[in-house]
Amino acid sequence: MSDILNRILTTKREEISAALIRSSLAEVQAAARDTAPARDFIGAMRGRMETGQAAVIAEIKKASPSKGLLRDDFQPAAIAASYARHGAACLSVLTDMQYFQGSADYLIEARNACKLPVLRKDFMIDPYQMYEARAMGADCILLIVAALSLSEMQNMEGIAKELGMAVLVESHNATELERALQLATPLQGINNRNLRTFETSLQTTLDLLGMLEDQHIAVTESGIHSRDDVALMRAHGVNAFLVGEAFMRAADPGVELARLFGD
Ligand SMILES: O=P(O)(O)OC[C@@H](O)[C@@H](O)c1c[nH]c2ccccc12
Repeated sequence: MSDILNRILTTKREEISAALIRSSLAEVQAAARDTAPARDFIGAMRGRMETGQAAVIAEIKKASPSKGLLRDDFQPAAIAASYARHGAACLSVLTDMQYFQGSADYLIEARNACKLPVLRKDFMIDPYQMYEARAMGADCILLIVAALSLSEMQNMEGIAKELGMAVLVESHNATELERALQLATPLQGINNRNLRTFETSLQTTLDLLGMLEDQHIAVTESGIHSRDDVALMRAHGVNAFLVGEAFMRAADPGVELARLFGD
């Protein structure tokens, strides 16, 4: 496991211990069950792809450990509305504070500003965070294979299902993807970013694609910056994308989405 991922996971364990003092598991569970039902994340993705369009999960991310601050003028509600207007299928909102300058409030603001289903983008290591995610309105959660055992992932997938949330599982290599494929979720993310070097290579997606089957949705994640990148992926039958930095650095993130993915 990479050093950065290890550091992040250590911080997460501390954050969860602190959160448990503020609100007990029973309280967070009750809050999750009191929340309005989740929006259909997988349905929104399939809806785009069925009409021949790309299904874009458009990310709201202020900063990252590898790139630092990505955007000064950071207004999650305005960004979400722009993404929705310009054809995003779903949103992804970073809620990790320490490393990505994210926040639960950003997810709430973004989700309230549109009708799109929203992924809580964070490092999930404990069922507590699943209830927390649903209580803040999340419609989908991320499971990072490099951070979890198979039984932990299966447990969290079960909780997500109970709460009506979709699961995006994320792999970086063939060994991880083999584990990811043991889950029931069709949403198979392939992260093109090498967690040790932070470099991205779209070849990662191309190398792993053959392991997926018809029922899966391959979601290529990270390092999509140009229309050529999009064309390369689509030429190989990859029609679902998770894009952050390229949109965040643009004056209007939604306009950049339309430029990269429009006809
Ligand atoms: O900004 P990019 O290169 O377009 O990448 C987006 C997304 O894939 C990236 O933010 C990401 C993928 N997996 C993660 C896990 C945690 C935090 C962030 C991520």
